Amino acid sequence: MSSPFILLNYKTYLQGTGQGAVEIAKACKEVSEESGIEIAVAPQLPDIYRVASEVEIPVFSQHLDGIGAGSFTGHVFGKAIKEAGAVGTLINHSERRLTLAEIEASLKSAKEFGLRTVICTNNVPTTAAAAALGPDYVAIEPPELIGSGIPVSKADPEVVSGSVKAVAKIDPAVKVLCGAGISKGEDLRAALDLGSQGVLLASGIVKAADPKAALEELISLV
Ligand SMILES: O=C[C@H](O)COP(=O)(O)O
Repeated sequence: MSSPFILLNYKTYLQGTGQGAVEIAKACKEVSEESGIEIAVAPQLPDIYRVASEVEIPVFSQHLDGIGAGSFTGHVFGKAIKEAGAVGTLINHSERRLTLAEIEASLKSAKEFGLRTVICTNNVPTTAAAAALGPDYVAIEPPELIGSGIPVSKADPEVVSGSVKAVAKIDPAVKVLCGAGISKGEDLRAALDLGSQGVLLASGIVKAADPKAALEELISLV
């Protein structure tokens, strides 16, 4: 099995805001170098440039709008994200839901600017629909488990394995991540054993007293 992909979403946690965003990225980079596992970070939009400038690590946006250059006040433009240093973006996170048409437009914009794409979903049917759009990754996250500390890979293994199966039928090139409540080595191990190719996680690392130690524990059973 190939090495997993770990994507750490900072959300708007205080610990991951401003200079904190850089410090957590440095911890991720160290653990990534020590382990050979790809770890990427998704700081808040205003922190993308600072993180990408100060730390050599893949940086993702937490959101992207499917708009072009022009009259779109308050929107997130793919070219701006790219030029800020992002290499990818989350699309349709549970805390930043989009309509199907908006997901498609956001994906198109991300592809236009060469950004890696992760479409977030909440169950097997939406995962199948997202896979049909052809992103690089889908990330299945049951909303009720997000931030709960209860890992999806243990509380709802069927939604992970069901997503893996559904995606394989639709487009085997699309990789599957899972997320919600993942924080321990055993949670990541269970996620990989269910067929996912990595995890999307947040609170267990960003809010940890020692994010580097938390990351080292997370990957301890890979
Ligand atoms: O983007 C990350 C997910 O919403 C998971 O969040 P969590 O690890 O805090 O449960």
